[in-house]
Amino acid sequence: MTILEQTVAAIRPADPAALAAARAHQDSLTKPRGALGVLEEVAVRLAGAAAVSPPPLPAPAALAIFAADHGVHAQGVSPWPQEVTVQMVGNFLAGGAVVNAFAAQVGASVTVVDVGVAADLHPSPGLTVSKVAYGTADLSRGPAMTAGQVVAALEAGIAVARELVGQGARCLITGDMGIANTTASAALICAFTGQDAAGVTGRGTGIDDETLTRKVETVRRALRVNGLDGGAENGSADAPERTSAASPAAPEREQASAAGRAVPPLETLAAVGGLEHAAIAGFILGGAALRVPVILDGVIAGSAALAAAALAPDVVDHCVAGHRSAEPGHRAALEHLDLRPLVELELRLGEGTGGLLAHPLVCAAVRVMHEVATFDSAGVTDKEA
Ligand SMILES: O=C(O)c1ccc[n+]([C@@H]2O[C@H](COP(=O)([O-])O)[C@@H](O)[C@H]2O)c1
Ligand SMILES: Cc1cc2nc[nH]c2cc1C
Repeated sequence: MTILEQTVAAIRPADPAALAAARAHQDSLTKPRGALGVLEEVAVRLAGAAAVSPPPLPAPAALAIFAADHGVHAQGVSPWPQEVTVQMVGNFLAGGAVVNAFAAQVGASVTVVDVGVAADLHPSPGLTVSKVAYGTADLSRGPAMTAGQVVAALEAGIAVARELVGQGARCLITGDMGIANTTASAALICAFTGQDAAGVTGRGTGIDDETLTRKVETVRRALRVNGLDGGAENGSADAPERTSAASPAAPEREQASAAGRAVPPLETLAAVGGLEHAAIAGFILGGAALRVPVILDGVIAGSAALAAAALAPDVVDHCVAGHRSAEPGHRAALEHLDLRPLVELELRLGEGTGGLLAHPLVCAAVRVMHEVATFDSAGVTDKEA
């Protein structure tokens, strides 16, 4: 079996006995039942994922920022030059980005992973170089990645999850950096949820109306040329010949999308994803396989999680949606995954910033299970006693 196959095979759904024990434990604690609202569900969810109640405290936390470039940048879908990707990687490594401030605030480690930056990076503490390619091909003209590249990027993400858990991390947080990656995210969300491009394509780092119109058209064209638009124009003049590049070697489960179409996960990821999307999908799968919870960041993580869930539906039981970003496709992705975001602050930065802000909430939810007295132990009268 390949590493990807082993990882997918190791992922288990939430454990029903642990879920039931966690719910019963919540109800025995000295608070009115349900008084901690969504936090009670978070703690119960982590118990199910860990298959034990109470679940382990999700600390220490490790954030991995997967960085890559995108051929679709050539379509003018982002106001920022592509070199900002490598420049921001330098900023992360120097400790000067927002993500570094937030990681320091919550005590998380930061690892930067080059899976596809279009420049050479020099070895540096905190940098893992797992470069699969110098950026993707333009997804609006054909498949963004080959089958080999998508599997290599997925396995790079799995390796990072294994490494961080091996070093003691008990919670993984996703991060991303890639100029133009909200275009790939929108295309993935359309492909996996069946939503229309206009509803899920947003302003990313901040684009004007004219650029947004072009971005929506670019997403539509990407779906059409890659045969992911429901089939109406498959085989039309602008559809490239399907080569092995778009026919992944690894076995995959075909998923019925919201539109009722069959959506093969690896082929879809290869067609319209980015190298960081594939690596983040692998990172999520890798954490879930080790029963370590994964806090998802913004729209890039949300779209990567759709791919991970298409490969291994039970992976969602191991995920917590850290926040919901301002990018409209993020709502569609989270609804499709049936995940409720913990924080909603109109963030649209990426890097892992929203995931980091959610980490103390997840820790607090679990700490309650370990430290709060029960009605019995504290001698407090239960209303139903
Ligand atoms: O996390 C999000 O939801 C999010 C929303 C908008 C932008 N971003 C970040 O901005 C970059 C992509 O934006 P763009 O406009 O170049 O597609 C990339 O580095 C992302 O981390 C991230
Ligand atoms: C400056 C800058 C910082 C970022 N961090 C994540 N995506 C980003 C995009 C830009 C443009």
